[in-house]
Amino acid sequence: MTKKNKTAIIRKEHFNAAHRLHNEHWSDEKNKQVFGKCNNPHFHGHNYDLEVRVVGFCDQDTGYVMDAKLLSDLIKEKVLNDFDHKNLNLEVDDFKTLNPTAENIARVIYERIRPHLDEELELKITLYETQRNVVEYPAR
Ligand SMILES: Nc1nc2c(c(=O)[nH]1)N=C([C@H](O)[C@H](O)COP(=O)(O)OP(=O)(O)OP(=O)(O)O)CN2
Ligand SMILES: [Zn+2]
Repeated sequence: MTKKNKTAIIRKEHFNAAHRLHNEHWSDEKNKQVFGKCNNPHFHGHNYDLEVRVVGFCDQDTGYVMDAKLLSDLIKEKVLNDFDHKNLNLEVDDFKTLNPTAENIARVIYERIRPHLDEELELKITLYETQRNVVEYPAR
């Protein structure tokens, strides 16, 4: 078999979380104007769908880019255990001073996973905040 192209392995996961979009440097009025219903002081929730995409060459011995079970365990340990059924603003340190937009959540997920992958593997995070609002990090 020739080893010409890289292969992508994609692990799909899911978590529920509450959040509030808010900029503490702005007035209540401006926050309401910019973030609308997402600025609700009582928070609101989403059913987030997550895709973690790892790209690399298949190992000749295993036929794996990486073991999907190891990837699943990594996502659980580094992301889902902290995010699932949590209030992101109040319970996750990353968002104490960072607005938990879909863009920022995707970047935080990337930064939590990246250090634990082999350097030659590429990583991309796709986060579905709603069925119609999707972000990718990094965008390439
Ligand atoms: N660039 C971004 N824009 C918005 C974000 C975000 O994270 N990044 N987030 C929100 C709100 O948190 C929320 O996601 C908005 O929900 P909603 O407007 O209800 O989204 P739907 O896709 O379900 O809405 P429809 O209007 O029914 O399509 C807002 N913007
Ligand atoms: Zn929201």
